[in-house]
Amino acid sequence: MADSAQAQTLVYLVTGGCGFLGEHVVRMLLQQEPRLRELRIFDLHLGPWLEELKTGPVQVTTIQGDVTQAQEVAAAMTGAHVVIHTAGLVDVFGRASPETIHEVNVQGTKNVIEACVQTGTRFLVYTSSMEVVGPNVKGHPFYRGNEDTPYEAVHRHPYPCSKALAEQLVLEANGRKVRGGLPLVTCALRPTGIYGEGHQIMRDIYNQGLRLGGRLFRAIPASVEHGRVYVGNVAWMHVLVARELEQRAAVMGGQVYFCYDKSPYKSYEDFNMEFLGPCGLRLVGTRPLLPYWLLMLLAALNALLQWLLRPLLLYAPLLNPYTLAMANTTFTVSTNKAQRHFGYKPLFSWEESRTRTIRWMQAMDSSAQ
Ligand SMILES: NC(=O)C1=CN([C@@H]2O[C@H](COP(=O)(O)OP(=O)(O)OC[C@H]3O[C@@H](n4cnc5c(N)ncnc54)[C@H](O)[C@@H]3O)[C@@H](O)[C@H]2O)C=CC1
Ligand SMILES: C[C@H](CCCC(C)(C)O)[C@H]1CC[C@H]2[C@@H]3[C@H](O)CC4=CC(=O)CC[C@]4(C)[C@H]3CC[C@]12C
Repeated sequence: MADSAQAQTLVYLVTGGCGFLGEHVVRMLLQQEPRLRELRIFDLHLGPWLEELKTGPVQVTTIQGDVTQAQEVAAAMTGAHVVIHTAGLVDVFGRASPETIHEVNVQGTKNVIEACVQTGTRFLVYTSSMEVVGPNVKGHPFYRGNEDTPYEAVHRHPYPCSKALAEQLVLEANGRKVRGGLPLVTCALRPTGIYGEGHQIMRDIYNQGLRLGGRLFRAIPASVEHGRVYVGNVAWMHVLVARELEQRAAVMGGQVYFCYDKSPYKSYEDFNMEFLGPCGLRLVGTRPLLPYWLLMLLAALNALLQWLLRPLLLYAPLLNPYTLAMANTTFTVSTNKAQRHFGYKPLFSWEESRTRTIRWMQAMDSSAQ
């Protein structure tokens, strides 16, 4: 707990505060950061749930804005002590153009950095992604690796390329002088695949299972491990980093940290079944039902259809060559860097993370009926 002299003095800004992760960061800050005086939530689309936050002891300010607009970002940041930059365009399905992804993820991040310098905001926490590392275009496995594990990080897809560039900008900005002459302290967090309450892809897969009569068909070998982390723990890590950056600037400034917890190592599909199973879905097959070459063909066909149909409609199925490669390449993390550098321990056990996610899915299901 903060001492009373420091109580309720800080102004935080969360970009993308209405997104899947952003909402958890916002709620976690309100619960776990006693020094908070004002919380600014900056997002392209503001959610109605924000209203309920405005009755608490912390001043909650909602700002509808666009990170690609430098002046909007600077205006929102004036007087903020800390910025947690989670806003981003998360698209691996071809919904947005590569230019738009770059504009939001890279230019948006540049705008946040420049706004820090201009306004004197000294602490910047950036939500990066495991995708900055891999899986790479060659499909090399990354098995229980840490932040120092050598890996050939080569990307072609616009999303990982944009996240890698943005992360680099954030790390290079560490130490720059901000208004008032003090140095900027930056840090990047790299979540693996996030799951939990509000996860849209989990919803999509659940609905797909319902359409298939309560079944999903195994496409990926169970031996391919895919790293996952609970959204509450990712949010907690952001809150802790933001809190510790000032005291531990020399250790944490310019560093990257994978986001991890005790979620088990499993394939993407087996992991999802931890939640979809209790909601009544079944994963058919102990081995993939279709050979990999056929899946690749279907994925390529989807990509072709997307391109052909683009003038008429947006066709963006879950399966495309990139998502297939992602799901079919082992990428798991085993590290304790966050614990060593700033004392991180997951706030939610695996059992709790699982229960919370199942409860959310079941509630979603019953409200749909
Ligand atoms: N979902 C996942 O598994 C992972 C996500 N991440 C990163 O975490 C961050 C949050 O991702 P999610 O919560 O999953 O995505 P999301 O799409 O739910 O949230 C992103 C938020 O950013 C906002 N946003 C988008 N463009 C904006 C703009 N131009 N100006 C202002 N706000 C804008 C959106 O309105 C949305 O509320 C992203 O930076 C993403 O790259 C990293 C690793 C894994
Ligand atoms: C949608 C994919 C699963 C498709 C299964 C198939 C091929 C059988 O239809 C998802 C598999 C891996 C996911 C990605 C991964 O968890 C890492 C990510 C990190 C991010 O920063 C953003 C999200 C994502 C790219 C995530 C997206 C869905 C998958 C590709």
